[in-house]
Amino acid sequence: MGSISHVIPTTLSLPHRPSSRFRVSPVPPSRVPTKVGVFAAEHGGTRRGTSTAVDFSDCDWKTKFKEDWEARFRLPHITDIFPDAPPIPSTFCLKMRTPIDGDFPGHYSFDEEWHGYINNNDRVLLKTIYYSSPTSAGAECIDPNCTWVEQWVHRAGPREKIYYKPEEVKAAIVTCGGLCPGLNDVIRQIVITLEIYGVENIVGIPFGYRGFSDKELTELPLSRKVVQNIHLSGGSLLGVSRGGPGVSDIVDSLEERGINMLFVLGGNGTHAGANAIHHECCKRRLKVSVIGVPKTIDNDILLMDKTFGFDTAVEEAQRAINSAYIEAHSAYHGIGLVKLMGRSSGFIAMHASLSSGQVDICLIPEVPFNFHGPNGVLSHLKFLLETKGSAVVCVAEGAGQNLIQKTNATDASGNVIFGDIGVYIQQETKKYFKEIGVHADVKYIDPTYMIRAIRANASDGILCTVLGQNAVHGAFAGYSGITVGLCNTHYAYFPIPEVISHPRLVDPNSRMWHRCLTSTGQPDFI
Ligand SMILES: Nc1ncnc2c1ncn2[C@@H]1O[C@H](COP(=O)(O)OP(=O)(O)O)[C@@H](O)[C@H]1O
Ligand SMILES: O=P(O)(O)OC[C@H]1O[C@](O)(COP(=O)(O)O)[C@@H](O)[C@@H]1O
Ligand SMILES: [Mg+2]
Repeated sequence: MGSISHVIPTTLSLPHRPSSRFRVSPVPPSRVPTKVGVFAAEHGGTRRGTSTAVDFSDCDWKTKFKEDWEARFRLPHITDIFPDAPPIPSTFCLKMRTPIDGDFPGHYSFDEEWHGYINNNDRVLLKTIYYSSPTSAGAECIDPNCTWVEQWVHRAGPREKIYYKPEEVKAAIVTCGGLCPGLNDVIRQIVITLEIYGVENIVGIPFGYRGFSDKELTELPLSRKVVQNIHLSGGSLLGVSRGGPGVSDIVDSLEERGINMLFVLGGNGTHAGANAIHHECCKRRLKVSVIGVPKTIDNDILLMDKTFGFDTAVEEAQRAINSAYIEAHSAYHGIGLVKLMGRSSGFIAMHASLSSGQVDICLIPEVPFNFHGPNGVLSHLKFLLETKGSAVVCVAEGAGQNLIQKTNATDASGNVIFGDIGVYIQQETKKYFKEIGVHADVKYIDPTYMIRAIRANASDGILCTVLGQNAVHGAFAGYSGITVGLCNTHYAYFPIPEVISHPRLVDPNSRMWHRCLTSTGQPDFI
């Protein structure tokens, strides 16, 4: 028999989603490129305030793109403001780290032979897949031909030369926004690493940025002894808050307290604040390093493999899903419903659904859906009860907000307060099945705050440890206005604006979302 010469179409059919022909990873609709030939040449879409559009009719566009990229990802350094700031040999050396004669001044522990430093020119490759076609699944293309262009970011780690004398450092740590598993692990590592450099003056600012202005709140002295066991519990030793003073007041406070290294643990909002603090320090010609460590359980920071606490959240979310499954499975026509965090990004819901393997319907903010009507979620639930006898729904808090009445309320940081999609689904489901005269036993589980408050699991513990250490290395290296993240399993420094220009979203055309759909077997509800 001759070989079959045509390709048999795959029978795996995934819900159709409109896709633009040349896509970069998900961008808010207002920033999707519109002009043919001028393409949003950026990982994650075009950026505000900078010119990144590239004219692909220019035969030199690739060189120009690379130059623009290098400029964009250049790390701000204190020598930008103080060109004559003298570097000194690093005091970070694991071979000989005990201070000679007890005191550091004049007695730094150098080891010229140690080769554990990062060269400033070391880079990490941001994108590792070569997409041969813009139609390849999940393709993130720069130009219409999906040309291969290397996108490098700076490698994190200890440098041979440092820009601060440890005895002149007053370091402060602040944790802002909502809780996230691993905050204590990061605080702990920052303190431990600072001490290894020889820093003795380390403080914690209580309750986020608020701690800079509230006179009733006093800074907490930190040392290895204080932080030794804090990672054994969740939350933040320092406390967290939303809202707080303006940037100018925060920098006044930094000046008053004599802080010259500030480690800021927080999400998008916190990092916007950290970047503004960095700029204000530059404006006032203060030699201060402001270093961010991305903290968000939602995993919505751009360019990073994942943020700390996310793995732990997914693991814990699975437990809630399993309970929902047991409840649903044990009841006659049971429906288990779990709401998970995810303001604008459905990463926790998607990953928890995937890992549990018990979810029939996963709803995330990035993917619109009908709830009522012939193609809606309710019809599918009816189908599931008829065919399987039970069903499990996992919904991200930001999903289906168009179905709920807007409150227009915001929290102290200006984040929109959402209506409860879980309660909506619970009530509407009960109503629907009552109306059609079919028995349904709906059990709603909201584990959101339970998930956020637990301690980090082993994998997040390691991530936090490395991030904390690299934050300190970045500060001593003289960088400011940067943050640290995991990038293709390597650790990298990023200028803050590059990672917070918009929240990172689940790409509905990505392999991961398609894998989730394959696993749940849900239709597209459109
Ligand atoms: N655009 C911004 N500029 C300066 N500070 C901000 C900005 N957005 C938020 N903040 C501050 O950052 C802190 C945390 O922000 P929030 O959005 O609550 O959490 P997260 O950092 O986790 O996103 C708050 O104290 C808030 O006042
Ligand atoms: O009740 P809070 O503290 O406002 O927190 C709720 C929010 O916290 C989050 O878990 C994470 O938000 P942040 O990254 O801003 O801390 C969101 O998913 C959720 O909407
Ligand atoms: Mg936020």
